[in-house]
Amino acid sequence: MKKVLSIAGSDCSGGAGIQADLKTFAAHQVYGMSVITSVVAENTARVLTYQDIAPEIVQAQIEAVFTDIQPDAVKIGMLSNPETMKAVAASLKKWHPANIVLDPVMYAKNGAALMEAEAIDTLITDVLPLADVITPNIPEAIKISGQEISDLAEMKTAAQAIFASCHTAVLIKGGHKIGAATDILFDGQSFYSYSSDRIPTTNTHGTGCTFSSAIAAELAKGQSLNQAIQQAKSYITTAIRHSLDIGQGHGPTHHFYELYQAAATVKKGGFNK
Ligand SMILES: Nc1ncnc2c1ncn2[C@@H]1O[C@H](COP(=O)(O)OP(=O)(O)OP(=O)(O)O)[C@@H](O)[C@H]1O
Ligand SMILES: Cc1ncc(CO)c(N)n1
Repeated sequence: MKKVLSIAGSDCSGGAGIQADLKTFAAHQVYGMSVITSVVAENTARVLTYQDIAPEIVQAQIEAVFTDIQPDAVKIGMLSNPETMKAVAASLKKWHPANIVLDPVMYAKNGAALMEAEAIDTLITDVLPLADVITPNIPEAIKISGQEISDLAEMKTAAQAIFASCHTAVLIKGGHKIGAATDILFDGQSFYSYSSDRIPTTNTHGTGCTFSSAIAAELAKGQSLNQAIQQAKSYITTAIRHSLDIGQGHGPTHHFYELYQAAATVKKGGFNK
């Protein structure tokens, strides 16, 4: 069985963070592991507060995993401060795992900050270059690139600018745009786009976590980056279509092995180079 590690924050309401990641791994039938970076008191509507795990405990968790089990892929989510970022970066350099998917989490769906604003420089210089692909949403891509993004052409320009600074493939997610849900990948040479109709729902808590974990699970299974994103796009679209009306804010995505099977057989009509 393929093994996938998530290094991320905990969402006690179960829709995002480590909880979404482990549910996604289970649906993909890969063995999931978790290193917790921060404990977030949040729900579908708001973030109350969070406490970061001490960097040495983050590193010790990574050490515990890697001295025993070699992951086939690693998903990285919430890293709220420069010290946590440096600790994770040092561990990645020590163990150099394959297939690192990094979701540069900065805000929850309701706009609450999950990363300190001053940490952006450390994120760009110390962490992003270590990933195989990064998956910013539009507000995160604006912060990383320093460019405005209001349409597909600007998503492409921003992806090029981010690639130029970290030499990592960049997948900018269009979930925050109006119109079709179109994501753009720039791998340093070519652009690829992954598109689905926008599903009319506000139940989109944890969509980014689910998507990046699905990409990591597919990479662990040996798919190319492009294939992994195609499969993961089908999975997240299906998981949003079946999202749950739970809680008073943005309800969570749904995870089921049956969804994975349904997504895996969806015709790959939305993909074009
Ligand atoms: N309403 C929607 N209908 C269809 N696809 C969507 C919708 N909202 C988001 N997506 C897709 O879900 C994936 C995740 O993108 P999104 O921009 O929502 O991530 P995110 O903002 O990082 O999520 P979060 O921070 O809540 O975890 C992308 O493939 C995006 O296109
Ligand atoms: C712990 C955590 N990670 C990521 C997100 C982004 O959705 C969230 N809301 N909570």
